[in-house]
Amino acid sequence: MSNLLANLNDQQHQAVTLPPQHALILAGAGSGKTRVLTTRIAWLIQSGQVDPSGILAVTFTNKAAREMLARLSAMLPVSTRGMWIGTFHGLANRLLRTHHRDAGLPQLFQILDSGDQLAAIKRLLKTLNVDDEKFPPRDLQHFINGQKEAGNRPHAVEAWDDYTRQRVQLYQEYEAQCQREGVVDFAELLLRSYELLERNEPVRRHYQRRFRHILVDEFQDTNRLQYRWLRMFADEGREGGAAMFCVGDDDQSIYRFRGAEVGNMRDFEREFHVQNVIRLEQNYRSRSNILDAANAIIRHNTNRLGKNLWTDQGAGEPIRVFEAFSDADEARWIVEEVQSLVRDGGLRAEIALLYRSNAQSRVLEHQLFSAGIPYRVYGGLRFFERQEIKHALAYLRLIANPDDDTAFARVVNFPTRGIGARSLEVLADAARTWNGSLYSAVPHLTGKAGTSLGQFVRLVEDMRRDTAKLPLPELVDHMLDVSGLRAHYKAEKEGRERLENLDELLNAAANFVAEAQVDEDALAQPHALLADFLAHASLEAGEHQADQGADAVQLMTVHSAKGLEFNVVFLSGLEEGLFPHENSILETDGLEEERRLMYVAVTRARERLYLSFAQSRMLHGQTRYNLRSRFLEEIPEALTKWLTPPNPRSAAGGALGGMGGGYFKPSSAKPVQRTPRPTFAQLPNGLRIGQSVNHPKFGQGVIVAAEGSGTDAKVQINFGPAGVKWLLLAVAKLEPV
Ligand SMILES: Nc1ncnc2c1ncn2[C@@H]1O[C@H](COP(=O)(O)OP(=O)(O)OP(=O)(O)O)[C@@H](O)[C@H]1O
Ligand SMILES: [Mg+2]
Repeated sequence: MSNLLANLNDQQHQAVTLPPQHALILAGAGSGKTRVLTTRIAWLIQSGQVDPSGILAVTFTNKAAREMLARLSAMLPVSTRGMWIGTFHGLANRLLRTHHRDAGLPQLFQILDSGDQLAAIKRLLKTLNVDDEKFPPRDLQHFINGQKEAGNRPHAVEAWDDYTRQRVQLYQEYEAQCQREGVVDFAELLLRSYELLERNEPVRRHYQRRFRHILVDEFQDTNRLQYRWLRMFADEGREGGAAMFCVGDDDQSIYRFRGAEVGNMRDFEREFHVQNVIRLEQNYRSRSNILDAANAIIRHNTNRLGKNLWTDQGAGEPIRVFEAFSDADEARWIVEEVQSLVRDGGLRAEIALLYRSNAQSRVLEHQLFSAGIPYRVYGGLRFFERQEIKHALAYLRLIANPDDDTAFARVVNFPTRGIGARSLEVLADAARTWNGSLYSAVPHLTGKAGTSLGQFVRLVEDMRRDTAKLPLPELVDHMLDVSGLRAHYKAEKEGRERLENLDELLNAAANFVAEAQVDEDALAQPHALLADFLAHASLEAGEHQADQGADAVQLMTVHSAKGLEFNVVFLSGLEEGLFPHENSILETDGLEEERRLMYVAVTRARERLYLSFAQSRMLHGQTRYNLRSRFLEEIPEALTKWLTPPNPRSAAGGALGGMGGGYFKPSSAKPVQRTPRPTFAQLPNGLRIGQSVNHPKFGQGVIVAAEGSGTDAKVQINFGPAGVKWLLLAVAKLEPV
């Protein structure tokens, strides 16, 4: 046991070994909150105070849950299987699967991710003949989720005006549709499991007796419903209920827009009469230059509980700042730096490229791809959200539950089977008349629509029958063939990558079976296992990427980097309007949230931090000319080193007192002179991007980019094994092939 506690500082030690009472650990980034939480679980078990099955722990991502389990397995000689460790959604899903009947759900209920939910809402509006200009589907989605997160069913929503009343009506219709189809959206997972516990006393008592310790990471980002959900498990804090151990950092609260409330921390302290509030102040993650920058930034916020972090790790390197001409230029520079870091022996997986919005990843991906550097994107390009994967999942969902109308509508005519919009309208009418799912309404149709739809129904029925005894990966494989998806993408010109992704889905299924440690019973019920796999796919969307484990550069938004750490962090796009985001700039609360986000970003780095911005950027099809972010000005200049000469014109606010001035002093770094590189549309000599060329020394390659003009014209060529090179057109002897 001493082993477990050996490397903790005094405050950490105190937190880990607190008696079984409610506690709040309030501490800044990198101070060991997550480590304390994990160690406490191990300590509680090892000291015999609780059985693994008495532990309920909530993490922010599935990845974090997996890491926590792996760490616990390493720390403990006992099996960790009885513990419930996961995200709110993951745990709610587990609860509903176990008690689906009590929760009023089919055993194989499916989960709608946010894209599915939007599609379901659009379909609903269409069925009801509602004008989607008056009720934009996205607004409605936001409204419905907001109500659910506030714990409100339609009858409980207070509607003072007609418009709201109509929205509430649509909310009700939407619920009925979901119920008919046996599907639940993300917010529903939580609300439904909350109501299950609230209404079903035996179930509630069972879990209240079972879980003795409830531990919550990233507590500052829980929303109201999540807090109430936790409170229910803890028997509202009554004597004899579970001990709640919450760790959080008010400075890292970054989900206000999704209804998270820092106020939960205060309420928790009050409602649970928390006696143990522990602060951790030593940071073990970052060098002091990085930490000081983070502290300096967050000090500009007024609304804070206040704490200070220190480290004894030494100053480390200065923070590197780079000004680029364009987003492409910025991405190119980042990739060059990454290459040199890797050449010097750095691990790619220890390098993170962070950005404020998903849309920024494209240009980074393009440069990484051209340079042949393996990378992995979290969020953004989501594996489980790609078109071909969604199609395949829709077939799988129909196998599990043919009444799933969202899945039905997605693939009934994909690959094309000559089923037109008109037939589908007739079908939707019939479904309404017979008050059933689309699938169940097909036998009521006659004529041409009846025939073609009848064939589709038979296809699904055959699939259901033929896969009833197949192991999951074989089931997926069978579906890919019989549905015609494989043949469809094989015939498609650009279909290769999609085919590879479909194969990756097979791998994902095989991994799922292996990792989930599925027991014999489950293996004997392939369709139930399939439902678990589909739930996993919905919950993992946005986190999981193919080829886990490979050494790849990590790309993600700042939001999804929360809780993680890397040796090297690049934070790009530090421009006014982008970061801080234009939607938040005008209100104080919004700006403070952006600043917390900036604080999260900076504190992800251990050893080295790069900050960059571009004078011009293509975003959403427009070129924007931005000033550099005010957050850059909030970092004391002594902590930074400019790689490009500071440019007064790009400073935020221009005349803002004094800020730019300091940057004019010659930096100790050798400034890199960069000339503007306008890209041009046309290359001379009939060359074009994508063209294959021959080079006398490097062999055959493909042109991936071009810039400059006249004698300065350069092209970037991917020579495969010989690497990616920039060559001057005037000098390189290139032969088109
Ligand atoms: N006492 C300690 N001795 C050595 N390393 C430690 C100690 N405490 C924490 N660390 C290390 O410091 C790093 C940060 O810890 P951890 O991720 O738990 O911090 P955190 O407070 O959860 O951060 P965040 O707010 O970003 O989630 C980890 O690499 C962790 O292993
Ligand atoms: Mg943490």
